[in-house]
Amino acid sequence: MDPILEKIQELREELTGHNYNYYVLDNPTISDYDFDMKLKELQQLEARYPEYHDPFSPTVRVGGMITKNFETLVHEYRMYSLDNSYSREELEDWEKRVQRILGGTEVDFVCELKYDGASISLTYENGRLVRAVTRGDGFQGDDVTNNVKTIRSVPLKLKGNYPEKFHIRGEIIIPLEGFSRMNQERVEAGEDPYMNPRNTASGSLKLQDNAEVAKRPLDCLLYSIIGEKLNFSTQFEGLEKAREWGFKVPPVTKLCHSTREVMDFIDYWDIHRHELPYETDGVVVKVNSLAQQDELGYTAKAPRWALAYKFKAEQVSTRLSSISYQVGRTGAITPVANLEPVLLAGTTVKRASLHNADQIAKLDVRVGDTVFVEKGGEIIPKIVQVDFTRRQPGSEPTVYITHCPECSTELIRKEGEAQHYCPNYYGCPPQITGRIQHYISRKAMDIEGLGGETVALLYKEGLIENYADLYLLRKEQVIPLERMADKSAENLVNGIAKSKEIPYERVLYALGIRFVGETVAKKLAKAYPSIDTLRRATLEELVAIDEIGVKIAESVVDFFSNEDNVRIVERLRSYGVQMETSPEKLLGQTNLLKGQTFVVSGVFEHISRNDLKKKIEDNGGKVASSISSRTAYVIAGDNMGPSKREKAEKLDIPIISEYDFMEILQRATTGVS
Ligand SMILES: NC(=O)c1ccc[n+]([C@@H]2O[C@H](COP(=O)([O-])OP(=O)(O)OC[C@H]3O[C@@H](n4cnc5c(N)ncnc54)[C@H](O)[C@@H]3O)[C@@H](O)[C@H]2O)c1
Ligand SMILES: [Zn+2]
Repeated sequence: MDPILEKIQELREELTGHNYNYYVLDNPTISDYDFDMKLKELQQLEARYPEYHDPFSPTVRVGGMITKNFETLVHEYRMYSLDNSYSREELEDWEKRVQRILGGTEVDFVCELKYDGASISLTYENGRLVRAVTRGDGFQGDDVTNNVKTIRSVPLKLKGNYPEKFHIRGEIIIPLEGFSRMNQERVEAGEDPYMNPRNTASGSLKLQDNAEVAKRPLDCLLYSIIGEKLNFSTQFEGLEKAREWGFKVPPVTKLCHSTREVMDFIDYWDIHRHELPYETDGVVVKVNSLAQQDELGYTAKAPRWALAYKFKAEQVSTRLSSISYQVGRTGAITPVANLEPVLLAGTTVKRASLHNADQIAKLDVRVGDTVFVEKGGEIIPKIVQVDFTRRQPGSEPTVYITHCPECSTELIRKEGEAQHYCPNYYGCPPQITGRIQHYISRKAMDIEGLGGETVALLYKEGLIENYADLYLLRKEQVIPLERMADKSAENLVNGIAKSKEIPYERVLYALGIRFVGETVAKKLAKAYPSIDTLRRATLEELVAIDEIGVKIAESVVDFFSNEDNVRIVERLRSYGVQMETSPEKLLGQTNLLKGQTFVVSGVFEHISRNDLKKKIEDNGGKVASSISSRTAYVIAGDNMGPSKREKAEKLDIPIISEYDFMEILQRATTGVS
């Protein structure tokens, strides 16, 4: 094969893989800059060798995809990407080209910030939000209307003088403050923090449970209106109108009459963007006149009337003074780079993440090295490169630790995992205290009067070694501790006693079984309403539960195959901690809908979708997201998607209203009692 074609195909394949990681998994593995450079390389090759043109190349297609978890809707107007550039010369070339195509008439530009989130298209009819669809592949996207309705800055009803029907496009983001609050809560609950606001915003939009979406601090910033019969003729006016109708349009936009002004805008925001409450990754320059935009039109992937000037992630160099190793509550080891403090993107940076042993080896980073630190998408800065020109002679390669820094046990590394682990589950101090801290945390046993520091202190004083020991604590033992008084000791002991009322599903989460987060714990408790039945469950049985994968199932089996764990669970039970779903709770539930699968679609008048789903599940039924021949009923509210309706009709599945459903339930209940 022609080596050029081989190279082209290699790049296409690689970029397609990155698109998948970025848009579908929300988990990119290379930086945006590296991605953009590879894309540019492919663009240049394709331009030089037009015989290898391919309509499916990542250069001519919007990178996103539709998922199968939502209804797919076709965009009335295509959603494009933007051409981007990191260089001012290219920006100037673009401006010249635009002026040339427009035959030398005067051109005004609008500068906007490029908000870093997930694209969304909202449709309004008669002033009401009727649809919210993701960009998807540009032609069609996911119907995420119910999720978007939970975002407070998205108006459900407009004010002022708006067109009868239009689409407005924008970006769903998570502001920095909300993001860090959310991560703080996760860390307190013993969960891994999210990597960056962009991927978290995009992932949140794709959640199935809109009650969960409502808890996320999402925001929506809008930037363009599309439709027929619009009552304005420029982009800048459009932004002003959108504000009047009630949309959140950031105030940082500027109408520029010259290239000079565009450059000034970029210069200013390249520095000051770190003062904004949300992340931006560049400036979007657009031709202001809509008539001129029409004249310029689109390429296969992007408008010719706009260009994104992207900021390069800020980099600084500093010295690596040491590497330390942290041990988490599950025993995972995380290497951390301690740096000479340096100012980066508006904050002082002292530490950077090094991820794992492979990363250290790949960078060949050594103590004493001068390193380049970057704040990319991630909130914790990372070391991107060593400045080898400044390496001190005689420096030694970093040797990864072989033993736990806290308990000296030899570390293990499981096949296929990047992280090293300390296997000393019961003897390693940070694992012991970490587990107890998780047990008492708010989303777990929520023990009032007891905090993380006190746990560490109680452990240090030899009063507790595991969470079961908490229930043996007496007031007199606690009073002598530092900063403890009679009252606080009493609160602590009472708080612990009160935790015996915490329901079984939360106890299950509190146990701290690896990979068993809140949601998984609920699922397990539902499938196995007592710890005894769960303990006897086999790997195959566990995997058969909806959304329980092999990794989780293995971890549950592992947990109960350890005798120490079983002993502690038995002790908890003997102290009165809930080890099964309480009978009162079961009473409120029935098995009336057992064996029946429901699909819930649309918006309901008297019950929220989630309450409806809960009612189904509480009565033994199952809820599925898509219609199949196994669906018993489709419960339809307002705005049920047309394709869902069509499918139900084709498969002859009864479509019922919320009232019909209640009646079925009532009839069945009275029939039984
Ligand atoms: N790291 C990776 O693995 C990876 C993979 C795929 C894509 N990416 C990144 O994503 C980029 C491609 O994504 P893309 O197609 O969404 O392009 P883009 O993010 O570069 O630009 C297009 C998007 O910008 C958004 N936008 C924000 N503010 C805007 C404004 N004021 N006006 C208009 N649009 C605005 C829109 O949602 C639009 O869809 C790549 O260039 C790369 O940087 C990275
Ligand atoms: Zn250890």
